Amino acid sequence: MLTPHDTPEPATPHPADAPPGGDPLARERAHLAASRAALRAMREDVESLDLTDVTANWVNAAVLNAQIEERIKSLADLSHTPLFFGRLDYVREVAADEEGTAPDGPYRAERFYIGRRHVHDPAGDPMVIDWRAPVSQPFYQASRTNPLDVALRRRFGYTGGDITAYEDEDLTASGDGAEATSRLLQQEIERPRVGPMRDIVATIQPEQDEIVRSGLSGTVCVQGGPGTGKTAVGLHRVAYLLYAHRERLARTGTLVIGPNDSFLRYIEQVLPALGELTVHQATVDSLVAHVPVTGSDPAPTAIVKGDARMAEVLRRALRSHVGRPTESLVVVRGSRRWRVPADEITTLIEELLARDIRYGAAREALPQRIAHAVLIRMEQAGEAPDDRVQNAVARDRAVKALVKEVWPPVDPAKLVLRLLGDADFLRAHSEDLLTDEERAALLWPKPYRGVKSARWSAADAVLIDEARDLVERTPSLGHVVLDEAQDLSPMQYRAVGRRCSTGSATVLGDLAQGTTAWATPAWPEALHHLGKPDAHVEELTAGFRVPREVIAYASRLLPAIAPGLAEVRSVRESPGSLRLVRAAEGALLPGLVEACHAALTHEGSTGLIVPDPLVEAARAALAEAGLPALAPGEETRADARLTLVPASLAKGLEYDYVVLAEPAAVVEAEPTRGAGLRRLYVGLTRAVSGLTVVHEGELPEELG
Ligand SMILES: Nc1ncnc2c1ncn2[C@@H]1O[C@H](COP(=O)(O)OP(=O)(O)OP(=O)(O)O)[C@@H](O)[C@H]1O
Repeated sequence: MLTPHDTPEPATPHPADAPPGGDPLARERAHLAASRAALRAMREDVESLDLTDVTANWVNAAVLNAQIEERIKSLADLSHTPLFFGRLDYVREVAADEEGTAPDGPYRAERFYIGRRHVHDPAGDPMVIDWRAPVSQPFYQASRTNPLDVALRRRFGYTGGDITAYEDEDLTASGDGAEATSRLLQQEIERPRVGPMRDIVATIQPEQDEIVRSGLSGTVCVQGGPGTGKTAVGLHRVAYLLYAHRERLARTGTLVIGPNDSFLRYIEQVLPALGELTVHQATVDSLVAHVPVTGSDPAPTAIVKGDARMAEVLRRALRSHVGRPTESLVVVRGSRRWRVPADEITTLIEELLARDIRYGAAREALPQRIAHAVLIRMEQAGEAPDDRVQNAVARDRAVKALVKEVWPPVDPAKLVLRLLGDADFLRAHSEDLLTDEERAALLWPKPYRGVKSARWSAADAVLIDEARDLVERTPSLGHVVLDEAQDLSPMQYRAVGRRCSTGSATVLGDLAQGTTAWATPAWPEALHHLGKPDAHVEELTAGFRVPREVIAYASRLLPAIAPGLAEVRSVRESPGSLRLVRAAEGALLPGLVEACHAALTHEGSTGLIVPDPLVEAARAALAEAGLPALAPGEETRADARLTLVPASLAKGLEYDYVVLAEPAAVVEAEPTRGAGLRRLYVGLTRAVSGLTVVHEGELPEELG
């Protein structure tokens, strides 16, 4: 049973010490004011820390100071982000320690306020509990069928920084079993979008919460249609993991990988708003940027370069550098000469190759193994050499020279340069792996002379990254979130996988939105390349962005682009609007300008999505009409609400109103019809409140 309560006007919060009276809203405001004061006191405590006597060492002092700065920042009270958004009244006292994590902590209460961060009063008792604490979880999961010991769930509505409404759910009330829909939740979902992506911490849904709180040790893969909250869930999961495993992840690090820089700019404020300031963001391209990328590949070439078989080609090519000695090794120590025959050294080399350790690690191990063979001879001759002698022998000039010859250092970029430029070398290491046609696709028309002069493509950089890892292990992070994963090639999955080889990952994607020529056909295959074949695949089906009518229209493409996938179930109540406008011949641009003008009469942001070849013409037309447009990822503001989005950059973004230009041209701008239709599906699913499709030519037949 939901009981909404509103006040017509925001009132001034009660000071913390004022008698709150009998009005529940006033009492909640008093708690908010008191919590704010407590947070201020927590910040002042940290600010007043005097470090002068704590450490004499300036390095330690600098580290401590940086940590304190961080802590002060994380204690900031952002006036527009409510300190708490919910309240739970349990049926009995439950325990929460200071951080709210220990089930049997010292603090016990029946009532908890749930917010973005933990706030305690001067006595150390919690005033607001972090949403990630176990005691907060029922806020997201409790239902009338399974109340989880909760009697009452209260959600707060805010205007600016003030509580202006609340809504109660009595979870003890017996009813018909149907769960009520929260009006505050609906309002939150339907709120117009301006500015960067925001957190959803107050309204995480049960199916999302389960993914957010899944443990650190497992990798989770989330398949979900447009607007089902995949990105939001991934970001909240990092925040949750940082809370639950703070020390471990502080050591090992966390990373969010997105498709391009504008997308990363769009999402970059979510984690700081949740108090997490240390999560890095990257694109796959930036992770593997070992060489400047100035070239590009035709699709057939990029497909072969991105194929997992290339990993084996590289491995073989690298190991082909390992030779066998033809003469015995002679080490001179003082007046004695020690001889190790060539076949014995060959055996040592074979043993190292069989162990399949990194090329560089094996190269470092070989001198020690040779020295060991020399030491055995010394002992047999009655000497008693110790470790120092072994180390000295390992560094002996003759040993070093031999190792350099039989296990030479290899530069990963040069290895790839040779594979792509030397047909014989490529054939020798791919004979049974690739076809002649595939080899022809790989080879540069004209070999480059060196690493610096080569025009490397994005796929080449991934090959170099693989080669680097074969030489020296890539350090692994504790957790990686991979968004828009469906677009990665197998070799790119491997590049991401080695960055979480000893950690875990959250893989987010939608098979229907794959727009690369090598897009993921099925998740198990992708997870195999990532090195996480045991990951759970979860599905999100409720859509929080796209209005029903619009998603139904876009979903007409599904049979053609992803036959197995079901249409997203929109949870938006406002119907939204879908308009199809046929422009007169030659009048596409004026039609777009008019549609943008109309969209801008509404509150919120407008995105004009155009086929890439049309971007400049559209920009000029908008400028001429006095409508300056932002670039994707640039923050929309109240006075700058229109963004011009090339269709190729629309992925992951959203706007209140979308004007989409010439669907057929969006499709045609891609190398294959499948990729083109999926690109169109992405464009058609960016709108929160309304979509206007303006076309001059025929619509693609798949839109029926
Ligand atoms: N539980 C929720 N409460 C309120 N809003 C939500 C919730 N879940 C998602 N949203 C909102 O829905 C919109 C879409 O979310 P998000 O971008 O994470 O979806 P997505 O699945 O990554 O979409 P796409 O596949 O199109 O990139 C965002 O504005 C997000 O804030």
